[in-house]
Amino acid sequence: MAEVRVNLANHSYTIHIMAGIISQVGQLMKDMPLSRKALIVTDENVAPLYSGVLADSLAAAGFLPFVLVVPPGESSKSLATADKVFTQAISMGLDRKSPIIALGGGVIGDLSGFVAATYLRGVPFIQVPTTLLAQVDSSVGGKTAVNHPLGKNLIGAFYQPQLVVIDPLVLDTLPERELKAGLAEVVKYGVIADYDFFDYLIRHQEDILARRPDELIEVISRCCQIKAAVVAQDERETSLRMILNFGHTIGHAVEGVGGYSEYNHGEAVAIGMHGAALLSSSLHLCSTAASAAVKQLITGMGLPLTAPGYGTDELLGYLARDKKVVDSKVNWVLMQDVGRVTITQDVSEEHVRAVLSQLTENSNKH
Ligand SMILES: NC(=O)c1ccc[n+]([C@@H]2O[C@H](COP(=O)([O-])OP(=O)(O)OC[C@H]3O[C@@H](n4cnc5c(N)ncnc54)[C@H](O)[C@@H]3O)[C@@H](O)[C@H]2O)c1
Ligand SMILES: O=C(O)C(=O)C[C@@H](O)[C@H](O)[C@H](O)COP(=O)(O)O
Ligand SMILES: [Zn+2]
Repeated sequence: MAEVRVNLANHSYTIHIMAGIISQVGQLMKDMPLSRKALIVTDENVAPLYSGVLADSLAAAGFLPFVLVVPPGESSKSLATADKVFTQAISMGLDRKSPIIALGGGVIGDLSGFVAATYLRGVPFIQVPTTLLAQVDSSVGGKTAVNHPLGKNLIGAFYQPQLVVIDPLVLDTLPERELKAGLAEVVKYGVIADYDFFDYLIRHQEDILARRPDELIEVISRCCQIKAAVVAQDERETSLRMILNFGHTIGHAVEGVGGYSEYNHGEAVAIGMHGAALLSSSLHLCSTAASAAVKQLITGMGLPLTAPGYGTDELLGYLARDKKVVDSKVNWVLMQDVGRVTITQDVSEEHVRAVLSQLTENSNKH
């Protein structure tokens, strides 16, 4: 079993990564100071596949699990769905030591983490991620949120899980499009922090897309290590943690303009990373070769580079509401090279518009 520790003083925790480990979640929870009633939150796609094995594992360890199923997709990351989870928690009498367990992708993790952070001012939270994206990114680090019609993740809290359990075998059932979405965040880690990992991704892209177990475990472990190291240094995103947002400034705007349905999060981040790479080279922060390498790996992972037909002004409206905006200035995460990024506000609207025009040209349509 691979283990990655997230070191955060009195709220440190361990990420456990192993094939088949979903049936051991109850055992891993047994020595934690938890009440017996437990709420598993999942979605309609994941429930028939994995809620049985998870609930059985909890029951075998002496817990009393209840499974709450919500509709799949980004629209469940809403205050309305959070309210349904609160109602379930209250009516089943969850107390301050009752765990809420997220079984699903990033939508379920962000939603149930937000509920765990706020129900009774905070109850124990456990992540059992079932998408590649959630296993390499959203289950780690404690960003929880729901969306607002005016922007992505605008209502939320930093709230760390007490345990993360990653079973790569559950990725067997993940649709192809969702696997690729997770690979966008994987590419991000190479760009922001690790040239060697980026190179590994280039060399192993076919094996990864074919879901070869060794490559998947390597990818998941490496991404969790990078994220854990960043979060341990800057849990609340005052500076360094912003690098985890590479590609998200434009990506979140693309998601918003598309009504959170046309492109999924990973696809939007892929488009956003392409935009950030173009912006970086146009500002001479990095070479055109470095920017081109990122573009090539995004394509190699089967991800989109552009959002044809999207309106530049509408995208700019979303950029103005980005969480990294301070005093009306966007903090851009831009490349200096593959494996090295910088944070800067020194980007003119003219440069941003030029890049957005490139990303949204109708001639990009196939
Ligand atoms: N908190 C963070 O740090 C963080 C990081 C990255 C992304 N996010 C958020 O995560 C969300 C995206 O997460 P996602 O890409 O996991 O999407 P998702 O949760 O919508 O899952 C994608 C789809 O896959 C299905 N699914 C999940 N696991 C499956 C499995 N094993 N087999 C078959 N189907 C399965 C789901 O039902 C859903 O239809 C976005 O809202 C994004 O903002 C948060
Ligand atoms: O953990 C982080 O920090 C990230 O930025 C990870 C991102 O992949 C993730 O999409 C996150 O939810 C974006 O956060 P936001 O603060 O820009 O909403
Ligand atoms: Zn993301």
